[in-house]
Amino acid sequence: MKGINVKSEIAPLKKVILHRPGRELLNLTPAKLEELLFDDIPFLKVAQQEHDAFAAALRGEGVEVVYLEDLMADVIGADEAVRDQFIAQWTREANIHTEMYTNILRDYLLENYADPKAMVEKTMEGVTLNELNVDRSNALVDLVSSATEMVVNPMPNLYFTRDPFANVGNGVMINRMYSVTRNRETIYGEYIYKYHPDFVGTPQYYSRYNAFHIEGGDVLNINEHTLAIGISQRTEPDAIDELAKVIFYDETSSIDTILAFDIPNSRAFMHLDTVFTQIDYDKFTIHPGIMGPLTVFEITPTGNGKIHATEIHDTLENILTKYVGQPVELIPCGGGDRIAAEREQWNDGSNTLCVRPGTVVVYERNDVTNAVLTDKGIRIIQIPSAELSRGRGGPRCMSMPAWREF
Ligand SMILES: NC(=O)NCCC[C@H](N)C(=O)O
Repeated sequence: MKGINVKSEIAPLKKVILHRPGRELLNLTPAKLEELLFDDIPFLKVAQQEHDAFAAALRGEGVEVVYLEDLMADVIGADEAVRDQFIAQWTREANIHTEMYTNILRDYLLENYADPKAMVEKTMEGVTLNELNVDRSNALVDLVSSATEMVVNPMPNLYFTRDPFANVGNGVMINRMYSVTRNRETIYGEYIYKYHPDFVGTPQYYSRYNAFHIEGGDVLNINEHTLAIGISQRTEPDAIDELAKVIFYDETSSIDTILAFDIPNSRAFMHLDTVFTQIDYDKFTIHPGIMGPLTVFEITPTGNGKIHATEIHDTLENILTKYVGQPVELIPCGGGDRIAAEREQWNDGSNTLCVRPGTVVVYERNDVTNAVLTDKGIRIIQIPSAELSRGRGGPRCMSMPAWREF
């Protein structure tokens, strides 16, 4: 299956991009957790088992699972010039600015990671000073650094493939991320959509070189005409304006309305999909904590590349009912109990991945919310989540649909 087709949050999922957590998690240390956006250090072996269970659950539902690391390995394995260009960019964006270290890192990768997939995984894992075997008296900075210092930081958030790029309709947004650590992840998206035979030629509606940040966890495909986008810790309203001016007027896109949800700016609610996901034609999960302060805006095209934005003064149910085309029900995370809601939202109880209308993948640990979903007639596919959840993202965050049947 080539190309992109994502015009819904719930239509049968046919193909998805995942990343199996790898050795990048072994370079997380307590001192780096905040900078690298983790709250704890996952046990890699178990995180991988849980992730494999996630992939197996998706395959069991007829979904083709492809891995970001394999796609990227295809790209750099097919063309040495592209590989070398990637290594140079990866080095530059890892904040390596001296010619000496640029050369040392390039030689290190080329000499030790001849296999393209091993090289891709190494770029995700990060590099310590003592791996490089440099003469530390060649530079003052090396002499004063610890041998275990990371010369290149790991990218531990890569298993949240939802965020660095976002497939919309038949196109893609390559995002500019809020944080330095996650912005490096978007390099893989840039190369895959530019060079991979399954994705080359995909129209691009947002560039990682734009000035404003926007992340895929904030982008929900309500239908072929409507996107819901969070204004959040991770997504600036200016980025939504920029996207609107492109996507409304690109002939490959049918999007003509963006609903911007202004959610509270907090770590717990970092993206719209941490508090709100669609699970059936007429059902959404929602964290009750956002209901009070939620303001929704509508953005539409007015011609000549211009847009119009206006606040919608109505309840969330009424707004969704209008755009979904039928009355909707909002199912509260934690079943409405405040403590259960806060605990389970923290572990992504509202962050479900819909594989077809009424069937969702959820974290097993959120038993209060899961029981409520089952009561409402939703079929839940539970996956283990003791370690994966330490990265603060659930099944929707861990997946980027490439194809949904329409
Ligand atoms: N869509 C999502 O909410 N993704 C989860 C991202 C978690 C990651 N640790 C982050 O802070 O970016």
